[in-house]
Amino acid sequence: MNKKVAVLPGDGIGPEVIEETKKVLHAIATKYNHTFEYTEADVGAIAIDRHGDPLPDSTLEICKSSDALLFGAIGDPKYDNDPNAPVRPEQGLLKLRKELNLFANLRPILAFDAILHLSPLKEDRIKGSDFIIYRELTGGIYFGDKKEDNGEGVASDLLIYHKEEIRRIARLAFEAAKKRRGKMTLVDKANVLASSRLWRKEVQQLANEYPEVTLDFLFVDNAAMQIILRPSQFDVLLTSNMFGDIISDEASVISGSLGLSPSASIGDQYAMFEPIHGSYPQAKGKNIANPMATILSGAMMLEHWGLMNEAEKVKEAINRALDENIVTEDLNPATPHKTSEVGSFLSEYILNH
Ligand SMILES: NC(=O)c1ccc[n+]([C@@H]2O[C@H](COP(=O)([O-])OP(=O)(O)OC[C@H]3O[C@@H](n4cnc5c(N)ncnc54)[C@H](O)[C@@H]3O)[C@@H](O)[C@H]2O)c1
Ligand SMILES: CC(C)[C@H](C(=O)O)[C@@H](O)C(=O)O
Ligand SMILES: [Mg+2]
Repeated sequence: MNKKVAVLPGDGIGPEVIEETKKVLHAIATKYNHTFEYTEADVGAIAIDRHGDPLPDSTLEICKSSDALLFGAIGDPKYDNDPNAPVRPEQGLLKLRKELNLFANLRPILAFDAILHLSPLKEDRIKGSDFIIYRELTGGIYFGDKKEDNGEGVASDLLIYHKEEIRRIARLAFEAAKKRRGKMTLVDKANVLASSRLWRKEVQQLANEYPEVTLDFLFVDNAAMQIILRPSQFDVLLTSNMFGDIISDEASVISGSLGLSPSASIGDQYAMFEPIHGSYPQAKGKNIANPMATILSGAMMLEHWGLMNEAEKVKEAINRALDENIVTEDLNPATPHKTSEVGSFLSEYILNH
């Protein structure tokens, strides 16, 4: 198979985790006789520095002419600490999602057997946890009209959803639940928010078309607790943009590290694969960040192309690395391996098994 990939390393640890992902994909390409062609482009703080724009047109063009996008991370403390910055790295990522209409963000959460004991949560609580969050990605409070503070101490963000935005991702989530364990939980705040009540109405209506899926509802505050208390109860969680952002970082604790949580951002035409973590600026250039979230995002890209054996091989390699403790310091502070060592171990494993 011949595929063109737009690679957007971004900021902070982005370039390092992308490098290891390319190493692993190269091993897959060699072993299974594929050609993956990469075109790199700037996004985020580095794109502001180089082009004065967090998502230059040239980057968007490269993305639109590729078969998929592989994204590292964006963000830099110089913007995080300056609320008055006129342009921000995050705008690059948000514009990319919007321009490519990547409305569904799939965030799988898995408790890996080999490292159950490393989680701050009790082993018997997290064992067997395997769920996926369907996070709406191009609507809601992220994209509603904003009013910045004009010096009078007032600012606002509009939270707005249209029923079509709810229905298109809900369908994908119902389809996923059908193929999985047949359970879907809508996470919302329908006891307070009108937009959440629209979510309930639309999702309840759609549920009639999926009799094999059991639908239930959780308020987001309760969901935040249940995810930690009894994560194995969940199969598919469907939620809006901001709730999905928050509960997915929380849920990554079940896997053992934010550095282990991948995602796929899907639209009608394009697909982007991105870890759920950020640019972890404290680790930039130190070769200590966990590359597995990005590598597993790469595996989701392979699945997206129907390369199931190849994706399975990447996951097998990850499981072997976890078994053998070939992991970075987030998972093994006492005797950590470097980012590049983890990538090399995985690619060697793939080539030899
Ligand atoms: N998709 C993205 O590009 C994305 C996502 C989240 C945050 N951000 C941006 O990243 C910057 C930093 O934000 P933050 O500190 O809140 O979130 P972050 O995800 O960068 O890091 C939070 C913490 O998670 C851990 N962590 C994250 N990635 C890791 C990895 N690969 N390996 C090991 N540990 C890892 C570290 O302990 C880190 O301190 C901000 O500018 C923010 O806007 C970008
Ligand atoms: C950087 C930020 C805009 C982004 C989001 O909130 O979607 C990030 O936190 C994520 O989870 O991908
Ligand atoms: Mg986030």
